[in-house]
Amino acid sequence: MRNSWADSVENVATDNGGPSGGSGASASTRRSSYVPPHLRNKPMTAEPLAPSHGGPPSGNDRSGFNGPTSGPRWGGSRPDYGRQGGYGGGGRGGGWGGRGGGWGREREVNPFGNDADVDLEQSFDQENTGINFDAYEDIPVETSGENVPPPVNTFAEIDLGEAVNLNIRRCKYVKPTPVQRYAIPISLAGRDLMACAQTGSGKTAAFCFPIISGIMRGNFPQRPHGSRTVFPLALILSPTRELSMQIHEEAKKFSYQTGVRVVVAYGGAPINQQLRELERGVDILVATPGRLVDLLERAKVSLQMIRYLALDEADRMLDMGFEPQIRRIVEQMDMPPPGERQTMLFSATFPKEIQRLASDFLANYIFLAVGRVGSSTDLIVQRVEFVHDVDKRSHLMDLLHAQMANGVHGKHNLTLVFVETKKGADALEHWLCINGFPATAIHGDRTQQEREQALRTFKRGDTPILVATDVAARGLDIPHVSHVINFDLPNDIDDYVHRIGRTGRAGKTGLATAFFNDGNLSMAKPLADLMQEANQDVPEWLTRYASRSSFGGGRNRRAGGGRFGGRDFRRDSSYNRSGGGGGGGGGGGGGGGMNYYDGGNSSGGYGNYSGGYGPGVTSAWD
Ligand SMILES: Nc1ncnc2c1ncn2[C@@H]1O[C@H](COP(=O)(O)OP(=O)(O)OP(=O)(O)O)[C@@H](O)[C@H]1O
Repeated sequence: MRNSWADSVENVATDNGGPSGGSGASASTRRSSYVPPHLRNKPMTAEPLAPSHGGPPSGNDRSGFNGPTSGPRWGGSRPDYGRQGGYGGGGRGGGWGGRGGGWGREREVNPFGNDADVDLEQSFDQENTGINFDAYEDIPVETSGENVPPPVNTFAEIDLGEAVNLNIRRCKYVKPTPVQRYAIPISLAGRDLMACAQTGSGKTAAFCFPIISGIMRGNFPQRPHGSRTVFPLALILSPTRELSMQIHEEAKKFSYQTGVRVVVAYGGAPINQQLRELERGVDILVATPGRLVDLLERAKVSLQMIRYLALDEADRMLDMGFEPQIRRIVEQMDMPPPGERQTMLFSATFPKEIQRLASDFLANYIFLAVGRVGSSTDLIVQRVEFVHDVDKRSHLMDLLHAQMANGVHGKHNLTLVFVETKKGADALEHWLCINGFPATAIHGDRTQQEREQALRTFKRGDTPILVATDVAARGLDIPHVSHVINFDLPNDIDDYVHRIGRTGRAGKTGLATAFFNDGNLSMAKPLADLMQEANQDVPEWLTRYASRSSFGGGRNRRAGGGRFGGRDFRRDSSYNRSGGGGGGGGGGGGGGGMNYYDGGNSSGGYGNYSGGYGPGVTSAWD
């Protein structure tokens, strides 16, 4: 099997309270001297960071940028505001005055544990990094929209600032993944973005890096102070608590020692603790929609100063379940409108009807599709087996026994089993345990503590089997998940894509097994199509089911559509004929005319995209 980029990274790595009010922001603190975010947590004697590329920073720009690029639309390098010099003594809240952002005197916990020391000599532009990006050489990439900034090949080409670059090296990211190569320059250029890229391909960093870098270099008006409300500059929304926690953890690593402060707020956990964290200052707020609405209603958070909005799992955030809440947050509170903020939407799946809704939130945006959007990566071997409901448990047991016999079980080989209902999850967990399989479960009826405990013991390998509902289907990045079993298939192929995407991440390989029976008729065609797209063996019986079910319709939104949802909906002739589909901001210039979006580019990996698919094979964008 060819080497993946993640495997190569590993090789390289081995080679080398209560709403206490404004007490936290005394008047004297607020008048403290301006401290650039990247220096706020640094002692006076801190050694300067050795730039790994480019010349030394000069003048006001102490963040290690190599000079201005086409930055966000609201400003360039942040000036000193004429405040007195010195840093480290700014006190709580630092920076722009008030409680907004920064670490002040507070000691920033090292999110890398003891592993924060990186070889400062190690540079991104070193030749021979050991990374093999072969897996991405011919990945189809499509961009559409006006004036798309060109992609980069290395982190060294991206002007993220030295502190962020150091953190990238601490994360052992040697090269940007394909979505990062395209999305980061687009975002750094201040453009709105709708990005589709396969599960596990590094989307989190793709939206975090530009936000952190933008806040570091941004020239924002002073944030209001003297009230009990905090004013984050960036908002990252995600659909589940665990995913928000994960994004928070990642963002803390990426922003370590940049002075940019990231806070998380999600439901099921005590709000007072989260309020205390917010009161210490917040630049980037990561939140689930429900808890955020609560904070907004209590006037603890204002969105007035938001300059960056990112929706992770954006299609999920805009489907029927979440859309009203998201509209409320984005459109009906005090958030600046599209054009005055920068908006980034990311997911592995993006059905057209959701794209249409999403375009309301965007201005003159770029659509980016990396990989066969809506499909899984080729790194996941997919199997589908016909199993009657009554036989599912014994079949599962056979699979697990086989794994044990092959030594594919235990601390470093985790198995994630998806079921349809919460009750089903509890029952299966219980049954597995009494049959000697160390299992735990996660679903929406468990307390937040139980959910977190389940994830912890699963990640540690203490309970190497996790039974889950769709609450664990999206975004979770759990190392060593080697097998995803769809004990019950979902009703939507996009959910299937996200579920199996819990394995085969970051270039590693994985296995996904689905139990199919007559109850899953509506999934037959989309599943067969998906597997075919991913060059998987499609059993003949599934093809027969697929041809039968394609007559009967079905609930699946892709059924009968015959292609996956990875194309910019603005390029649909029906949309163009109707002059923008009522999307408002979607068209940017408002034209949305027949040829407006025809300037899309397709490119394959690092060269030109000459199709990527063999003749007769339907691409994601046909
Ligand atoms: N440039 C890089 N080099 C090496 N590893 C990377 C790089 N970028 C991200 N990763 C790692 O890849 C893994 C997957 O990243 P991430 O969770 O952001 O994927 P994703 O695209 O958001 O997936 P999903 O669609 O499931 O949400 C993470 O462990 C992350 O640390």
